[in-house]
Amino acid sequence: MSGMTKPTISSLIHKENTDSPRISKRVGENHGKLQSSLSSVLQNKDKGYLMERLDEDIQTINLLKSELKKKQKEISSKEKDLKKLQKLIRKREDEGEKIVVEEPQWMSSVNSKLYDDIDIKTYRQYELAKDKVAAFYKTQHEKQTVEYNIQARINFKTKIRDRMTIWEALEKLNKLIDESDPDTELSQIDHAIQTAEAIRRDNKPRWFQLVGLIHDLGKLLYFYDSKGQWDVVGDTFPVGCKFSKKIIFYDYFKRNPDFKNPIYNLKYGIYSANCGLDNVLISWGHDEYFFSICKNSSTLPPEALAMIRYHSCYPLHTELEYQYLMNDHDKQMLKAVQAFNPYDLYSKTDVTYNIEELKPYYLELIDEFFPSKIVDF
Ligand SMILES: O[C@H]1[C@H](O)[C@@H](O)[C@H](O)[C@@H](O)[C@H]1O
Ligand SMILES: [Fe+2]
Repeated sequence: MSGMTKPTISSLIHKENTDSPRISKRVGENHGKLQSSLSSVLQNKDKGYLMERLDEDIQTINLLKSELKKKQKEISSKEKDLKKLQKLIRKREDEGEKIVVEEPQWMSSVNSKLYDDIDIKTYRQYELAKDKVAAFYKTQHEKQTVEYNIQARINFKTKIRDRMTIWEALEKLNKLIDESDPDTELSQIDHAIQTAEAIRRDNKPRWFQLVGLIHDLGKLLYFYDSKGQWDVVGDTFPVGCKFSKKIIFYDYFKRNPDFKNPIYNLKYGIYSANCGLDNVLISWGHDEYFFSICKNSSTLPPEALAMIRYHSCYPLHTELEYQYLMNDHDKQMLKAVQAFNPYDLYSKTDVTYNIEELKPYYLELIDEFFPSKIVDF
C-alpha cells in the first residue's frame, strides 16, 4: 500500500476529463448495436407473427378447399339423381300416354262392319215413336221411386224364381215384345242373336259375343215378379237424386212422388260425390236383375258384367250424366258399356238369322262361361 498514492479530487477530475470521450464513444457504439439488434429482434418478431398468420390463412384456405370439394361432390351426385329422376318421369309420361292411346282391341270400333248398311240417325227417334212407347215411359217414370226400388231388391234376394239353362231362358223370352223399344218389333231371341252376330262379325272376344246373346235375358222378370213392363224394360236412370233433364220423356217424372221430395230432388240426393255406382240405386229392371244372376252364376269378366248392368242406362253411357256419382272404376267400366252399346242398338235391323243353325255355336259359348249349366233365375 505504500507504493500507492490516494488519488486527489483534482486528479480524478482530470481523469474524468480525459476518459469521457472514450466512454461516450463506447456508449455510442453500444447504443447503435443495441438499436440494430433491437430492430432485428423486432423484425424477427414481425416475421414470426406474419408467418403465423400466413400459416393460419393457408390452413383456412385448405379447409375451404376441402369443403368446396365436398360440396362439388354433393352437387354432382345431386345432379346425377336429378337426371335419373327426369328419365323416370319421362318414362312414366310415355307409359301414361301409351295407356291413353292403347285401348284394348275389343273396345275399338275401327273397321266395324256394324255401320255398313244402316243410318244411325233413324234410331231412338222417340218423338216419332208409336203411342205405346210414350205410354210405357209415362207409367215407368211415375212408378220408379226410391221406395219401390228398395222393395224390388228385397223381393229379388228373398227367392229363386226358376231354374233353367241359358238357352231355355232365351227360348222362354221369345214370347216377349218390348213395349219401350222404338227400334224393333222383333222377338227378344231375334234381337239377342242379331246383337251377338254383329259382335262376332267384328271378331270381338267370345265373352263379348256372349254378352250380346244374353244381355236382355233379365226381361224374363216379366214372367215372374213384375208389375207390368215398366219395372222390366226401357231405359234406366238413378233414383234418389235429381232426375237428369236428358232422360227421355223427362216431363213424365213430374208425376213421380220423388220429384218433389226435398232430398231426392237434390243433385246428390241420398248419395255423395263419387260414391261409386255400386252404391247408387239405378231404376229396377232387367239390367240389374240379370247382372246379379250373372255375378253369381258365370265366370264373365267385370267388363261383361258392367255391360249387362248398365246397357239400358242411356243417361250414363250416352248422355254422360251423373259422372259426379261415379268412381274411377266406374269410369273404366263405362268404356266397356260404351263399346257394347252400338251393337245393342244398331244391330236392330230387319235381317233375321236361322237360329237352329247357330244354336250349336252358342251352346258351346254358353257352357264356356256358365260352368254349372243350370242357372238360378
Ligand atoms: O237396353 C234397351 C234400351 O234401353 C232400350 O231403350 C229399351 O227400350 C230396351 O227395353 C232395353 O233393353
Ligand atoms: Fe236391354
